[in-house]
Amino acid sequence: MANILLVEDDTTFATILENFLKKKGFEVVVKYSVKSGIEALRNDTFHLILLDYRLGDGIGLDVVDALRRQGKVIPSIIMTSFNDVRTAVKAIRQGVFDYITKPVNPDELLMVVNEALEGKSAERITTVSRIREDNADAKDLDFVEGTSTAARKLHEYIALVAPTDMSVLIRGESGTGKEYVARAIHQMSMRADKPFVSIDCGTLSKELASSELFGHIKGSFTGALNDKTGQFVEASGGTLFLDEIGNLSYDVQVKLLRALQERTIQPVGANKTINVDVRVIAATNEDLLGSGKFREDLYHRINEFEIIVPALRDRRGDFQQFVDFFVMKANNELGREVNELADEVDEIFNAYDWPGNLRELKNVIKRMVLLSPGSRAEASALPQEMVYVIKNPITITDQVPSADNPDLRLHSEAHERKLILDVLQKAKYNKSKAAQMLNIDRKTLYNKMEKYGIE
Ligand SMILES: Nc1ncnc2c1ncn2[C@@H]1O[C@H](COP(=O)(O)OP(=O)(O)OP(=O)(O)O)[C@@H](O)[C@H]1O
Repeated sequence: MANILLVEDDTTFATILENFLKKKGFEVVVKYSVKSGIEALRNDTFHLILLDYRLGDGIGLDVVDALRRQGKVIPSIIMTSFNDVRTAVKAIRQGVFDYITKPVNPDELLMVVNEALEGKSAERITTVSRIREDNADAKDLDFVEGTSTAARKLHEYIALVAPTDMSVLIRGESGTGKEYVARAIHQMSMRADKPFVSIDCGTLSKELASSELFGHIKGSFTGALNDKTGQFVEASGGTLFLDEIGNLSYDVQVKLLRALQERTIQPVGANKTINVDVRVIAATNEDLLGSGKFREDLYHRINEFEIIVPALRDRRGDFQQFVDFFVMKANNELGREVNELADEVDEIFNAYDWPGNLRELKNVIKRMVLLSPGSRAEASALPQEMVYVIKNPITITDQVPSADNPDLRLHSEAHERKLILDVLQKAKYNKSKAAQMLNIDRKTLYNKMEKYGIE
């Protein structure tokens, strides 16, 4: 029976979840803080972690970080408010399996929990994944190319750079499809019949990154019980995809630069070097040079050719194709027959700006299809707050006063919302403390948070 660690500081909600999951046959251990969650991980074995995003003493990702430092791989699911979707989508790259938005829908929760336990999602739960052309899963190959100007340019660049041996840096917001682009380049290259090895640098611990990339010799450090082949050697003749490359430590960056310049690597603890023939494709969603943590020489070495993957909001011409594709996929996976979207769903989809890009669209559609037993999907199957955001656009955006937009009431509401958000952040989301700082009572704060769509 699967053992689930639930970390949630809202005690009532935690109890509801605990009872629901127990009823579905899971064993559940509940912890109410980051600290006690980490402690539980040290003392017990879990198959899955269910984390609230904002906790009293930190955020859910702190638990994921601690897990990584312990060298453990356990799928984790983040439960997040709608306002934090962008961060949650990013979290997938930090080792999180998936996210669901609050208020949590029981069917959706069960679906995501089961997928995580079966390791079934399209997202990866391990640091490294490999595909070879001959055993590539069909799902890796079907995708939407798009016909918008941005999509055409993207595919033009892919086709241009694929047959060369240039290092490529793929940039783009989280969830835009950077890994898809990397795979497409590999598949169109001369290396297509050799391995494509994908490493998520965001999930590599600082201590183990060198050994993961370059391998190690038995006994070279505590825990090195056997010789290990690094991913550079695994990718021999093929392509190594370094996702979230900005997360590599300075030491590892030095070694990587050497590997790229000299085409040799040195496993940790070895005194000999090994020749390697690997094409490196890297991806990032941050400004590497601006971050001040990335070596400029390495930056230029990995950036022989740059591809920018457009945000979903900048390729609206492809939107309908993506919707149809994800609906079809979700129908197949969930045994549903949705073939029509209510007008309201279309309106909401069109008005929303999709900060989590394709990953968010795919998730929202999967949830919608799951909650639509018939052939038509209604807006009620969308996350409540998404509907709210679209229907109340003015109160939730931070408007700057101007002569063109002189509605004083709206301005003061927008400022009030911003102030509440700032104070909540300062108070680390402790609502009693925030209410005190704002000099209002808790109930008033709750009412205002509800009014402004703040969770
Ligand atoms: N062209 C496409 N057609 C269909 N689905 C796609 C396409 N591109 C991406 N996806 C889907 O969108 C999701 C996000 O894609 P991917 O993981 O490649 O994004 P990413 O930019 O690498 O994300 P991150 O910045 O978090 O690393 C995946 O679930 C993938 O299945």
